[in-house]
Order: sequence, then structure tokens, then C-alpha cells
Amino acid sequence: MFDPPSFSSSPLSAFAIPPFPVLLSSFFFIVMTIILTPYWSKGVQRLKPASPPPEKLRHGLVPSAFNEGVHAERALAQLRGKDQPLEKYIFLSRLKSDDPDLFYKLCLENMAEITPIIYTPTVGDACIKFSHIYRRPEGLWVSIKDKGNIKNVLNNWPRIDEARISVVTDGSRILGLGDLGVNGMGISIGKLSLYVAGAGILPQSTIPICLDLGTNNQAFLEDPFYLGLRQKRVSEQEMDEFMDEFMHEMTQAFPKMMIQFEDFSTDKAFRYLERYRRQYPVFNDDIQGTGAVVLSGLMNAAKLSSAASGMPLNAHRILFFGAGSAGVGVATQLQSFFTLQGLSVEEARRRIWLIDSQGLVYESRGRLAEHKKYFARNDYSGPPMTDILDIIDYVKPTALLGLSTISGAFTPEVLQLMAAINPRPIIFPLSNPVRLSECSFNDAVVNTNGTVLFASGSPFPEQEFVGRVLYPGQGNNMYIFPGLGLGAILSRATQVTDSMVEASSLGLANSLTEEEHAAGLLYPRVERIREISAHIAVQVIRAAQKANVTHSPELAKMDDSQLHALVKRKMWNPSF
Ligand SMILES: O=C([O-])CC(=O)C(=O)O
Ligand SMILES: [Mg+2]
Repeated sequence: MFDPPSFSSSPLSAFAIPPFPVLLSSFFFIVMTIILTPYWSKGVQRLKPASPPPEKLRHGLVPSAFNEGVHAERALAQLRGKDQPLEKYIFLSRLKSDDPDLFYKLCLENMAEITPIIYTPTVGDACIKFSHIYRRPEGLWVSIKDKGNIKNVLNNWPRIDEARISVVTDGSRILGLGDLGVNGMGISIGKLSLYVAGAGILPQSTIPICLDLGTNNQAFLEDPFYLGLRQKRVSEQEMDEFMDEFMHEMTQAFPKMMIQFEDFSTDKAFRYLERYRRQYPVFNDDIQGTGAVVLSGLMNAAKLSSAASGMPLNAHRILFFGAGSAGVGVATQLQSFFTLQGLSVEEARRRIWLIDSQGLVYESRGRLAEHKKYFARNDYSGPPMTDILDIIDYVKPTALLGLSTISGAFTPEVLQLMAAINPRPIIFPLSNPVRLSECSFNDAVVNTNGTVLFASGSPFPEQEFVGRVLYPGQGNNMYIFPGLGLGAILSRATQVTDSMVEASSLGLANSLTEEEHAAGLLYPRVERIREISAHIAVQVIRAAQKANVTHSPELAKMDDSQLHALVKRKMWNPSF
């Protein structure tokens, strides 16, 4: 322990008045300390290395011909030398913990190549096998056994003051892969890597969190390597109590924290978003992030489609195949597409049709899950309509969106029918990962004679079609959450409002360059992710200011270009 120096060893003389020169110099010292402390601490923060000091460069500790530039190429060559995506994932995960600067340098310089490995689709396989490929701790694990003691678990996090953003999953619906229990940690880790790469959040400010509330995945319960509790998921009431404590303690332990809910099963996704969104800075990536990214792509697609058909933008008809959290989240976001085109909220709602596992969703069909009721149709009351071809024939959609995780559901006949009724059909098979996509880009191109306006959740390669190169869009929430989170953190938002989410979507839609427009893209190239995130963050901050949910009066005084410059300055860059 540090003992403060005293003027005298005698306890009594500590109360005696010291001589004048000592008093003067003490006074001077105190005044200077008060004046300089903010500068010192800022300076210290700025100088603090993001990763351990470059010991690797100390003489004798590295080979004589070591060179950082060549080493980055070496690491890339090592990565490319691996055959299997999962091997690449393991290699990169190791690299991230050994040398975060090099890892993020490679990410930033090879975004299109590396994103599908550390994120969708390979992260899906990594989650399935997470307990088998696990090597060392990463992130926070909070289990139902910690109920009543969550505060102490959170306080074990080593960098508590720096924590700004957390991705929290309970593993109950990872991508389209179902209940993966604590193996869902992989998705929290993957999303946060993209926060760092895509928005320059400080690596040490991120906390991946996995909640262990049991799993209903029998294979995992019987797997000796499985890293979670050997019990079925707890009851709704027990989970509610756990979540209330968890959210409360999170804001106590990490007062500057923004929380992203990820891959909770549909009912819980809606439930906990509603329960906490007005109380804490939290958003749900699958409902709001996916909604925002699809709204953005749809705005750009609808313009191109309307240019070909002459149909006004507000006359589009959108059919959703899949009515889970993502489906209904996207539908809710798309309503605002129509209100932006001048329709009333009610008219906007009428532009949307849902299909679930029992066919067209309509009021008189029978009991409906709560989250489907809002979009249930009341203008159809015949017998259940279950065949997707019949439904397309009835609805005559201009856009068909897949959020069903039913691989191949958009058959050649479906795609051909969409092309028969639309000069430029909008087809978005959004289910993840790739193998659960409702159709491939190639299928969509071939069966629509190259007219398709396409975006998928997972990446597909570009296609050549009659001498032209066609590019698929990737309507993945990775375009939204880094910028949305960055804006929320910088503005010290106390809530993530619908208007902030919508601002992120519009920001993304209008971030396309001339070249990207000319190439017919619906989303900007992923290599520009930092630029896009900065642009989105500015729009999000402005929306937060309008909604009066910020704690950053100094940002309100800046004009847009000053704000944009500040956002860029705040982004962390790997020093390699
Ligand atoms: O993680 C992704 O690629 C997109 C997403 O949130 C999901 O599919 O749940
Ligand atoms: Mg998700």
C-alpha cells in the first residue's frame, strides 16, 4: 500500500502549522494539480497503447530481418494457406489475442476476404463447434447460478472503466441455427470484432457476454466438451428476474455502456427489447439492426425497380417469407419506408404481407403469436393459403423478402413468377448463414434473366451474366450496428430511439458513391465500412440530439463537418 508522506514522524506534530515556505509550495502544488489533472489524464489516455508495448521490436527478441510490413504479408499468407474456413477462423482468433494490432490491420485491409471468416457465415460453424475449438477465456459468462450475485461477476471484468459496448446473447437462436446455448459466445465475439474493425471502437472497450440460462439442445447437454450448464432453459419468470438483475447491474458496473441484444429467440427478443429500451441504452440487432439494413437496401432497390416499371415508390407491395423476430422487425422498419413516401402509418401497414409456417398471416386464420398480429391481414378471410406460388399470385408483390431459414424456399418457379410480374423484381433472401439462404445469387440471376435486385444476409460471389458482371448486395446488419453503436456511445445516449435506428438506415442508404450507384449496388462496398460508419454515427448523433436523449452538450454545438471530423478522430486505428 502507498502511505502518504508526512511532515513529521510524531502524530501530534502533524497538527502543528508548517513553516511558510512549505505552505506556499504546497499551495502552489495543489493549484497546479487542479489545473493540470484533466490534461494529464487526457494525455495519459491518448498515450496509452491499445495493446501491449512493442516488446517484439526490442533488440534480440526478434530475428534480425524482422520487418512489420513483411510480417503482415506473412500472416496473410499463413491465413490463405489454410484450406478450411474454420481453420482460418481459429488462426484469426489466435492472432487477435496474440497481436490485436496486426489482426485489425489485416481486417481493415482485407475486409471482403476476412469478414466472412470472423463473422457470417463461418462464425456460424465456429458457434456450433465452440465448445470443441475453445482455447482460452474471452468475454464474460454470466449464468443462472449467479442470480443474486451478478454484480460480483461483472466486477471481475478487468477493464471496468473502459467498457463502452457489449454484445449480449443467451444463445437461444444463433443465426438460423437454433439454440446453441453458451456456444453462442462466438456471435458476441464476432460482432464486437466488427465494431472494432468497422467503427474503430477501442478493442479494450468491448465486452462479449454470453448468458448461460441452460439449453434445450439435447446434443450439447450430452456432449462432454460442452461449456455450459447441463440443464434445460429456465422458466420465463426466472429468466425475467435474472434479466432485471443483469440489466440493472450492467448499468451500475459500466455506467457508459451501450448494450446490443443479439440472437435471443423471437419471443425473448421482442420481450426484452420492450422491457428495457426506455430504461437503458439498448437495442436489438436482429429486430432493429436487420430492419434498418433491409430498409436501406430496399430504398435503393425500390428506386431502381420503380425507374424500370414507372410505379410510384409508395405503391410497392412487400411480401415477407418468415415472421420471426427478424421478419417482423424488418416489416416494422419498412413501414417507415412508406411513411417517408407520404403514406399514413395505416396505409403503410397495408403494403406489407407476412407468410409464416402456416401460410399467409391473416386475422381470421385463428390464434396468432402476439408479434404477428399487427401485420395480420384483414382483407382476406378465405381458407388458409399455404402455397407460396398461390400467395405471390394473390399479393402480386414487387419485393419478396426471406427471413425463414428455409434453404431453397425461393425455388426457380418462385423466382420466375416474381420476374413475370415485375420488370425488376426485388428478391432478398436474408436468412443466415449461406446454407440457410432462401436462394443463391446465381439462382436469382438465372431465373429472372438478370433483372433481379438482390440482397442476401450472407455473402455470395458476383456473377457474370450475358457479358455483364452483376453484384449481389449483402443486407447484413453489420452495415448498421457499428455506426449506430458508435453514435450512441459518442453522444452518451441514454436510450436508442426508433428515430436513431431510422437515421442509421437513411445514413446507409445515402452513403453510396457515384461509382457504386453506376455499378447497380444496393449497399456500399464493405471496404468503405469505416467511412460509412462515421457517416451513420453523425446521423445517429443528430437523431439522438433531436430526441433529447444525449449527455453530450458539446457535440450539439458542432456543425456537421466538425462532428464528422470528431467522429473520425475518435476511431481507434491499429498501430502496426
Ligand atoms: O449475424 C448475422 O450475420 C446477422 C444476424 O444478426 C443474424 O443472422 O442473426
Ligand atoms: Mg443476429
